[in-house]
Amino acid sequence: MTNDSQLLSAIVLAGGKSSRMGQDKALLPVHGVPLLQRVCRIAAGCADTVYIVTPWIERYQHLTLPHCQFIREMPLSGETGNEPLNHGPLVGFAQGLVQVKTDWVLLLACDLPKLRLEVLQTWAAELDNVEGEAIAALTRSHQGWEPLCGFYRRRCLPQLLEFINQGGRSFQQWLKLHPVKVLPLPTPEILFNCNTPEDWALI
Ligand SMILES: Nc1nc2c(ncn2[C@@H]2O[C@H](COP(=O)(O)OP(=O)(O)OP(=O)(O)O)[C@@H](O)[C@H]2O)c(=O)[nH]1
Ligand SMILES: [Mg+2]
Repeated sequence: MTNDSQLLSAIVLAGGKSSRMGQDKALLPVHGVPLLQRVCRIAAGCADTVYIVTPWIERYQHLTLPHCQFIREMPLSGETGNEPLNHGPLVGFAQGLVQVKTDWVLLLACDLPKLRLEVLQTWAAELDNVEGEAIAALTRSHQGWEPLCGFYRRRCLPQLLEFINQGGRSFQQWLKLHPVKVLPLPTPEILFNCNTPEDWALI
């Protein structure tokens, strides 16, 4: 029998406004492949199940997404159901984490055109050695944690929901409250985010 706790799952967030890009980043072709499809393919290389959290599943259903399942993101109470939802990536992550069955989950933004499977695999191989108190294993820069390309323990869900229920929406503020393991970042370019038309032109 398979023990799910020994496997890894992934959550890919695809519910952002793409306001700086001016069009949906998830669908931008990079070397001919839509960005979301590219990130999901890499995620599926190290995770058994990839959950795509988005309020607009219909936009992405035509993509080739093996081992992926959609989770339809819902408005929080008090929010209108109008697209796009304004609650941000922390709430999207929480709605995905509710479905996760493995001890660790890899969280990824959909706008990481330079992501590399080998780096994720090297990190994933270290998860067994992360001290029990840590809720996450992430890289950090001078600006703080890199929350959207790293690993979280499923059991951080209650603390996360409590933070959100109290009005918290910031990954940085939430992560300050808990121990987090620092991951090495030998190749910082893998975290390059494609946020603007100028970023896209650079690829
Ligand atoms: N599911 C979900 N994902 C989100 C949400 N907000 C942002 N994201 C995702 O989080 C990642 C990083 O988002 P940003 O780079 O800040 O992008 P964005 O909000 O789409 O774009 P801007 O409007 O230009 O800030 C991307 O994968 C977004 O799709 C949200 O409310 N729900
Ligand atoms: Mg971004």
